Order: sequence, then C-alpha cells, then structure tokens
Amino acid sequence: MENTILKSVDFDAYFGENHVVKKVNIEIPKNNVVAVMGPSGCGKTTFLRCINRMHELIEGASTKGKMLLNNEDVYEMHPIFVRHKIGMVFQRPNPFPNLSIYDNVIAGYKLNGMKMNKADKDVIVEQSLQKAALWNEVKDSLHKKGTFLSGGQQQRLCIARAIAMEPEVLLLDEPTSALDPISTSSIEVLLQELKKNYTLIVVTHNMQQAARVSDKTAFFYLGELIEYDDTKNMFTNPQDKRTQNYITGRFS
Ligand SMILES: Nc1ncnc2c1ncn2[C@@H]1O[C@H](COP(=O)(O)OP(=O)(O)OP(=O)(O)O)[C@@H](O)[C@H]1O
Repeated sequence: MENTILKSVDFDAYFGENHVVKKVNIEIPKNNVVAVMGPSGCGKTTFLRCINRMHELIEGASTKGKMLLNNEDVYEMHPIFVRHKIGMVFQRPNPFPNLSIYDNVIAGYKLNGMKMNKADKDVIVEQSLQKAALWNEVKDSLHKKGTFLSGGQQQRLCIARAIAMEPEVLLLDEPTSALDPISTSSIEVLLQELKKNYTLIVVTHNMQQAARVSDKTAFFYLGELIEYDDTKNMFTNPQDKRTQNYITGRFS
C-alpha cells in the first residue's frame, strides 16, 4: 500500500505461554480511521497495546514479529519515543485527578521532564484543546481540575493530552463505551476531524460505530486477523464465514 503509515508483519503476542495475537499482518493507511472489532477476548486490546509497546509493560508479556511505523521497527526505537509518536486513549476517561485542565494537556511533557516556557505551553494547550473540540467549553476554566468535566469532555481532554505530544497515530480503545449517546456522537464527529491530521485505530464493540466512523475495518477472531477490508465492503460483502456470522449477530 502506497500511503502505509503502520504495518505489522507476522506479529504475535503472548501472556506467558498464552498465545493471544497470532501472526497478524496488517497495513494501516495514513489519515484513515481503522476500526478493530471482534468478540470479547479475541486479542483486540492486546494488539492495540503492542502497537505502542504498552503490552511489554505487563510481566510475562512478550511479542514476536515486526511492527513498522513509517517502515521503521518500533521495537528498535526507544519506547518513550514510540509512545510520543503513537498516542493512546483508553476506554474510561482518565484525566489526572489532581491536575488542572491546563496541566492535564501538557502532562506528557512534564512526565518526561521536557521543560517549556509559559508562552509555548499556552500555545500547545490551546491548540490541543482546539483540535479536541474542547477549547470553547473550557477556555475560561483552564485552571480547574479536569475531573469537574462531564465524561465526554473528560474523554476529549484525554484526546487533547494525547494530541499535545504531536503523535502520528492515535490508538483508541473503546473510547466511547463509557459515554452517553450525545457524548459518543461528539467523539465520533471529532474522529472525522482528527483523521485529517492523524491516523486513528479504534477498537470498538459497536458495529454501527465502526460503520459510521471507519474507512477500513479489521475483524479479529481467537487472536487471528480474519478479514481486513474497506468498511463498506466488510459490512456489505464479508468474505469469511466468521466475519459474516459476527456482523449478522450470530456470535458476540
Ligand atoms: N493482563 C493480562 N494477563 C494475562 N492474560 C491477559 C491479560 N489481558 C488479557 N489477557 C488475555 O488475552 C486474551 C486477549 O485479551 P484482549 O483483552 O486483548 O481481548 P479483547 O478482544 O480486547 O477483549 P474485550 O473485547 O473483552 O476487551 C484473553 O484471553 C485475555 O484473557
């Protein structure tokens, strides 16, 4: 694929002896939203966490194969650099409870001991909140704690925090599953906006959401990537019986 930003080659992941991601080969095009779906326990989150090397933080966890970002193996880069380039947003909004909205946005810089003057910080905070479609709602309360925000606003704050590090790829693990329908819809709109500047990989259990937001969909089953195609094709003309069964609700 010409515009591939991320590519896995024969990628395996294990928890101890338990082989949970099996020989996954996938190419993710730049500025796309790719949905990752499949039944519970099929390795979606594990695969996502392998992309930015968070899997290896778990004791006994290991990987095999290649994960290439712009053709360079992320497993040969410094893990901190990898997590700058490949940001992550989790299922439950997790702003740092003791930090203000402002400090939450630049938390990644502080955690890594990267010093900046106030003017630069102000720019990063405003730009990141703008891109996360939260600026207008919080610009007058930047020094209040992030936990005062609604769930949907907190999730957008977490997106702003990830964007502040200027990643190329953003991994989102069921980013709306803890949110109400209105917040969910505002995050879905935001994803469409964000893909202009970033490449997004979104784990979702919600097939309607995958159909609404993604350009391509990957279907995982028992640790294997069974099918990967343009979302439209995947939902209208799945090639594998297991994908067909999943999208028609024969197993969840
Ligand atoms: N920390 C862990 N230690 C050991 N095994 C784990 C751990 N996390 C997940 N697993 C196992 O790895 C397999 C894949 O889990 P994973 O969370 O990646 O699946 P998933 O498709 O994201 O599931 P869900 O949709 O329920 O979130 C499962 O068998 C799970 O039990």
